[in-house]
Amino acid sequence: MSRLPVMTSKRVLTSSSSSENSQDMAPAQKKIRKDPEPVKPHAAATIIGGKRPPAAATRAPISKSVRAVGAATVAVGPSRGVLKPSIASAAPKGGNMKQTVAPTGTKPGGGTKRHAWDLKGKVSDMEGKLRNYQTKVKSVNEENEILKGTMVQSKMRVTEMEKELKRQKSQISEYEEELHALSGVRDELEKVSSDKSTLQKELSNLEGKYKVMETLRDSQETELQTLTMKLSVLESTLARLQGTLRDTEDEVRSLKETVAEQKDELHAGEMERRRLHNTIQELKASYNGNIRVFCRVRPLVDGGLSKHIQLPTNDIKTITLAKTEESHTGKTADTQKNYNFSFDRVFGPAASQQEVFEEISLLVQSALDGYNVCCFAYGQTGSGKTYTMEGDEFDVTRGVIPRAVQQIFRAAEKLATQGWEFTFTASFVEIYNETLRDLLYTGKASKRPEHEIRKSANNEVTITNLTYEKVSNEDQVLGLIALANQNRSTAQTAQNDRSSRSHSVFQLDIEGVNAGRDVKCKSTLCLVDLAGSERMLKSQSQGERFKEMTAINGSLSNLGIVISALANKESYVPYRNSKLTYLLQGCLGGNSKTLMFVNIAPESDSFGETLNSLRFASKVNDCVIGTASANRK
Ligand SMILES: Nc1ncnc2c1ncn2[C@@H]1O[C@H](COP(=O)(O)OP(=O)(O)OP(=O)(O)O)[C@@H](O)[C@H]1O
Repeated sequence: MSRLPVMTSKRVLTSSSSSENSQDMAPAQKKIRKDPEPVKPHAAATIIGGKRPPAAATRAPISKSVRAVGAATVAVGPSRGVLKPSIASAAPKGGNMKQTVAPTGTKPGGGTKRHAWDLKGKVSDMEGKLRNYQTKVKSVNEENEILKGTMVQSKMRVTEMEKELKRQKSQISEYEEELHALSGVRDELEKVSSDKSTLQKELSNLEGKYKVMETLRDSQETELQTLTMKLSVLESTLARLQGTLRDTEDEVRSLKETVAEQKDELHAGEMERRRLHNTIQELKASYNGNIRVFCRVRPLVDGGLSKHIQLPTNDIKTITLAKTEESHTGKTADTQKNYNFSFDRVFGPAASQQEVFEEISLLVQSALDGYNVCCFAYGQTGSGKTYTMEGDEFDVTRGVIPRAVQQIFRAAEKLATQGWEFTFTASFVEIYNETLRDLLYTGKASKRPEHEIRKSANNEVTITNLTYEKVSNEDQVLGLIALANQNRSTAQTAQNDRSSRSHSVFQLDIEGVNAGRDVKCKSTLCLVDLAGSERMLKSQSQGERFKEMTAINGSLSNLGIVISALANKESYVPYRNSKLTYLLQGCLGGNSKTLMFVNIAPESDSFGETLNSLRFASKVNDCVIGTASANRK
């Protein structure tokens, strides 16, 4: 028996409908005989035999005998409408729907081959087949109905499943939201757990610190107890000290009163000292009025003393110039002529700068006490005027000016403790050929101003355009002296030893105030290095040199005239005859203390000049100008 191929329900329906056309049946039958192999499930939709039968074959008429031939069994599968082939004799399986078509007449199919002439048999076979197919169609239709029902059910189920899916989707989205929220919560929790571990660490740290603090607190409590004890001890000490302080305050009060009294006494003592100091000055100059004259002899270059100068060892105030005059006839012995001079003090060549200054330091002190003080050096060129007034850079050989400045500032410092406050103004001027030149000028040489001497209503002498420098210590003044020397050397040339031919005048204006005592004082310390006093024969002087000498001699002789006029108390004193006397007017008048150095060169060839200098100094020494009074208010 040949097996029937499996067909899909659709294909079965098509076959069924086409089975109405008997032409289709023959080829199908042929095919079944040729290829009895079963069709695999995946090929269910294909036509049995794989190929469509030719049109001619399908148009063959269907006889009754065909209908009766070949009963076939068709088993219809329950799932997804696929029909499964089965053998009629096979036992039914599971819930599968099964229908068996029994053969009619002869043996159906390829089992018995009919003779060509057996058309009836063949028709009978075909009819059998047809019946078979009709049954099959019926069962397929039934199955189709079942499948339709199944499909409706399936559709409903799909709809339900879609609904379910939708519901589940929404649930999923809810879950997702919930999950998202939960992941946020998880993050929070993770954070909290990490924070927690940090907090725990911190907590353990704090616990450690707390323990340390506890220990510290304990030790501080102990310390506090100790301090409290100490405090109570200190309080009792304080109470005792307060008592002592009260006693000390009383003592201080009484000491202050004593100090005030002593200050008064000191001030009175200072005033008395000034008075006595002045009295001593006047007594020292009692023979000669206020102008004191010191003579100083410069040493010879080799350090010895020339024979024509005699300085008695037992008298520090006299000097003798001895001149041996040879006999013109030769019959008489040589005669020696002595010229004796006496001054306030004569310093020999061995006298040190310090020794010289000690003699004038009292005079310098007077400047701080409110007296005008003038000190000038007179003498021929090279006799030691500059050495005496300025000295040189070494401490021991410093001259009058730096030593006076030092004394003034030191004394001012001491007086400051008694309430005195001083201001100092320095100026340095040169008089050359009757022309004034500012030695503290620092501007351009081309712009150097001209100067004039002016006298104010209260008889104060000032110089126009001059540098008046406020100074407050010794170093500042020394700086100004250095500047002045620089200015002088700039003006000097090889042919013109200008410093020898000019007067240089250093002035320190001093103003003192004792506010507590309502006392003021004002004075000027004037230190002058005069030009060389040597006289030259008119015939030997020419040109510029003659002009210089005329100017120098004019001003020096005028200095003598002024001093003489002051000594003679003449109504008219010709101060204005020279720039020098006009400038020194305040220091030469009655209200000043004046000291003149007459410097002597010891060389024998300077005898004439020395004699002239000593004569001039002697004239000055003879002047009694009057008693100076302090400029105090
Ligand atoms: N007492 C002294 N002891 C040692 N050396 C002195 C003394 N006096 C002056 N001299 C020296 O003699 C020289 C001339 O002195 P100084 O320049 O002071 O004379 P001067 O009179 O000022 O001269 P000029 O009028 O030319 O300025 C200098 O070298 C100086 O150092």
